[in-house]
Amino acid sequence: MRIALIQLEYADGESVPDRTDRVVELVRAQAGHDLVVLPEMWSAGAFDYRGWPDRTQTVDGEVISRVAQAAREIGAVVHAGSIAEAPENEPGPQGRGLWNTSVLLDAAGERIARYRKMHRFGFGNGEPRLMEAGEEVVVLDLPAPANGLRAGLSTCYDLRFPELYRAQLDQGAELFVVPAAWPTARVEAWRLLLRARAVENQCFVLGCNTAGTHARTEMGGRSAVIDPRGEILAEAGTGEEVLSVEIDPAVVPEFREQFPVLADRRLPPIFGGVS
Ligand SMILES: NC(=O)CCC(=O)C(=O)O
Repeated sequence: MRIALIQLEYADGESVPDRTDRVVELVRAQAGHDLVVLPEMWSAGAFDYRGWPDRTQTVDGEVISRVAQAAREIGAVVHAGSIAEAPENEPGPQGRGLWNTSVLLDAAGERIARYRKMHRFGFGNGEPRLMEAGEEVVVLDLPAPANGLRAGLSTCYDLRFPELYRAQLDQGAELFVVPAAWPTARVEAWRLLLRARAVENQCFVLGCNTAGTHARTEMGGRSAVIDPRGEILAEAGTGEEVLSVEIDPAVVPEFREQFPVLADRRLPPIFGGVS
């Protein structure tokens, strides 16, 4: 399976239509790949909290529709990254009506999954102040031409919460797709956690981060593809870059059979006892 991670660089001042034009061209340029992945909140600006109200989208709005058209044109499954999703007539439990929502599109441009970020980053500001928390674990079989792996969806800060990935593993996940806007200040934690989630769950991990500086926050880049042993198959630098990597889905069952660590799981009593 041929995968492209688009580590997008952006700065303040670029309009959503201009950035969308640029992203659509980058997706089109990935013809020949089976799965293309974009980063977190690239249209709204992940750390530009003040700008979000003017840049909200729906899952079938302009941004996702344009990316879907590009998916159709190149015949690839496209993870469109995430949007600041403000659906009509859905205020949410806290009345904010805004989610950090990622969208997966098939090769015909149809939406096949929507994941709303469960863990909101900001310690009382930003996401926890402005957004609702997602409540659903999302795992699905990837369709052709990216078929052969079952994928779990998560977003950026989620990476710090291993129980989400265990829940995805328990639903059959073999690959974790993680769009992100992870700053330089903590980029070593990003690199470490991508590998940790791969090793402890014996899964492929695709981490697609952001580059550049926006809202006075420097993004760390270092997008990476990690295999189920925790080996780094490819890693980006700190600027805009497309990582193009071939992965073999058969590696997951082969490695799990050869080194069956997951069969030795025991649940502490707090999680319901030893199994
Ligand atoms: N966009 C995010 O979720 C940022 C997460 C982050 O910076 C961290 O976990 O550190």
